[in-house]
Amino acid sequence: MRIGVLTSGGDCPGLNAVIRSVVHRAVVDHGDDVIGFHDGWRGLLEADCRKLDLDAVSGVLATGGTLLGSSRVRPGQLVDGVQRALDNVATLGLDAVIPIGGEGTLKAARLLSDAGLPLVGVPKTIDNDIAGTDLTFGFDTAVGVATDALDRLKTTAESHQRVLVVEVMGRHTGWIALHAGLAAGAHVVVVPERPFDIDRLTERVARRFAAGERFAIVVAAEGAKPAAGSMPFETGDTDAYGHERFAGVARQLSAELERRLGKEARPVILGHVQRGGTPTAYDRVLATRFGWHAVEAVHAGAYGTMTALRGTGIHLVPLADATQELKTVPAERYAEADCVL
Ligand SMILES: Nc1ncnc2c1ncn2[C@@H]1O[C@H](COP(=O)(O)OP(=O)(O)OP(=O)(O)O)[C@@H](O)[C@H]1O
Ligand SMILES: O=P(O)(O)OC[C@H]1O[C@](O)(CO)[C@@H](O)[C@@H]1O
Ligand SMILES: [Mg+2]
Repeated sequence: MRIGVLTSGGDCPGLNAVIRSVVHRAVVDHGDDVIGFHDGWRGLLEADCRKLDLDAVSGVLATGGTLLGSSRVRPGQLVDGVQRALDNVATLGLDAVIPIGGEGTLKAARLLSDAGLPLVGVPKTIDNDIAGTDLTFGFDTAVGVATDALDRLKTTAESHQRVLVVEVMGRHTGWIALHAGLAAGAHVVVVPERPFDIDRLTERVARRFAAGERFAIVVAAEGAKPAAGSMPFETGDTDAYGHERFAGVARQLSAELERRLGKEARPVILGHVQRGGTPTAYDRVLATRFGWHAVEAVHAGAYGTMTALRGTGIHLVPLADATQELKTVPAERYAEADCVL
């Protein structure tokens, strides 16, 4: 067979491990050709690609980023380009495509699949917000980076008796904030799923100082917002790709806490450091397993699906199910964390 592969949306640690696994399973075990498209959907729309052999994926297992490049393409451009994508796949003689991406990429994959493109998706994102899979690769690495940062921030916060408000990624969901907050023993975690009550949050931090503690760490997912009307809060506009531009929850929350508590507060934005660098062993293993199963799904003709972790097994789920809604942090997961925060 001839199989195309691409990485689309924000990068995350483990993308190269998937590409490597696809090439090994397809080329070595099945005798297939693998064609890598450059910069995600852009490469497919412009037939910008190269053949991937074993040399191309040698030494990439532990590397961050994506050897194929990634990009965002305006959804309208992709919708208009469906026929071009189908034509390019036919001209290149491809039997199937394996797009590796987040929920946007998988929505685009569903669109192309419905239009007749044979494909099997692989879910990626540090945000861990894709429905249908227990976990996405990249999440474990991002949580590790954020936890390490929080551990470090505790010591400087304590030295200066400060409140540090640490903003982690998580545009729609608070998985990174919750897990890193739990792992590092943060004192408050705010997530997009639950608008926060600024009075309760302030009281909680004030109680800590009143009890003789010398610092506080608040973890905020970038998409977290206060309950409507409870404090002044700027929101951003929308970018060319339809994503909200954030106005900075850490900046605004730390200013409000400083004003209310009379304690020094500082915002810390971890940003893209959470997406860079070498994947953890867990993410390398999950990514490698996803790649293997994606190739098997292509050979089985199981198109219009996505690889997914369920328990410890890898399964295929219909793209239609995986793209219906995001996997948000359920109230009970937040409740479990609440007593130790
Ligand atoms: N609703 C949609 N319809 C068609 N194409 C879409 C849609 N949503 C996203 N896409 C395409 O998929 C690309 C990747 O989507 P997006 O930018 O949301 O990243 P992602 O795959 O969700 O990864 P992440 O959000 O984790 O960075 C977009 O740039 C766009 O080309
Ligand atoms: O790299 P960009 O385009 O700024 O995107 C950032 C977004 O991508 C993600 O890292 C992954 O979805 C989000 O957590 C974040 O909001
Ligand atoms: Mg997205």
